Amino acid sequence: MKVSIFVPSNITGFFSIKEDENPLKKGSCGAGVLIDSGVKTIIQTLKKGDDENHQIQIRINGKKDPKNELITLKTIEILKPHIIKNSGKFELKDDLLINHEINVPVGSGFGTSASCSFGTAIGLSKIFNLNLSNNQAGQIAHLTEVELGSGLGDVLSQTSKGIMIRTSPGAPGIGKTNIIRDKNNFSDVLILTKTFGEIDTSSIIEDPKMKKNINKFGLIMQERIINNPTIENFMDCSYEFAKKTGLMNKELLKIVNELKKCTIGASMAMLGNTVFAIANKEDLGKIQKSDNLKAIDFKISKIYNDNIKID
Ligand SMILES: Nc1ncnc2c1ncn2[C@@H]1O[C@H](COP(=O)(O)OP(=O)(O)OP(=O)(O)O)[C@@H](O)[C@H]1O
Ligand SMILES: CC(C)(CO)[C@@H](O)C(=O)[O-]
Repeated sequence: MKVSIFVPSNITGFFSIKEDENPLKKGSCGAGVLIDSGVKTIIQTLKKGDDENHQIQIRINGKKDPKNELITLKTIEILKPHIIKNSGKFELKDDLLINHEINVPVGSGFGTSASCSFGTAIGLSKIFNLNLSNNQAGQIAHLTEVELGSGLGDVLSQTSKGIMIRTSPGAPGIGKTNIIRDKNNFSDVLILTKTFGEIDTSSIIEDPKMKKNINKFGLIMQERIINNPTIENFMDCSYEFAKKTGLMNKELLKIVNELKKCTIGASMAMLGNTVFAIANKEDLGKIQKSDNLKAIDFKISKIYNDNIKID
């Protein structure tokens, strides 16, 4: 059996942290954009001799990568009781190969930990005939993120589309999102990204001083975007949040300030040393003419306005 799940990357522009004793209700509000790059998780059963003990093999882009197996292993751990409840035991009749094809930088603000966990939960639900809905699988992924400190609102965002505002926190089926509308569904805008390094999400969202600062400015931007839900205001709020929280370093700020001159808006992807900008196609020519930008090899993506793809 083989199942493939594509979960888009979520780039959060600004956020505020919502603590709750119930991890399904813990999460973040804020706003972000889904892009057509992300993670395709492929899970397949591999026949081996009946007398051999079966195992789960995890790969990142086809390679063994112990540093980045934690997200998948934690997802399986959280899913296991559901499998046992459904079939009386957790038994592998064949080897399971879980391969995450990741086409964005890991640990750099693209929500890849959420994409990997969400794809694993959906895929294993099918392999073990759990018949989980996407929201139920998303709750498994959300619990994984919250337990590992690798994210708060990415999974909820990934159940939405395009550019979305997280209006209430929590796992899918509990948290709520509103989509920022555009007459063309933003089909004619592009997302430019460039990563200069990782930020360990947990080191930021679990730091009391950082949390206080994030919530101070995240709540101000939340009110602003709800009062004026436009693509331009999303980028303006993201920029002001990244600057006022002190999360954006001088290197990123210099590039972002240049990008702002020739695009709809630019800021820092939360949480990674990554710049992101939303641009019209004709803005690419202006970037190529900018002495400070023309040498930067931006990755160009489109806004993702579809559901998670399951084949
Ligand atoms: N399969 C995986 N995908 C992404 N991150 C992983 C994975 N496995 C382990 N990690 C590690 O988990 C930590 C959390 O990743 P992190 O959440 O910071 O990255 P991200 O999800 O890509 O970005 P962000 O959550 O900031 O948007 C990182 O140190 C990363 O290397
Ligand atoms: C906390 C966070 C910014 C880390 O990527 C993200 O999980 C989010 O938007 O909640």
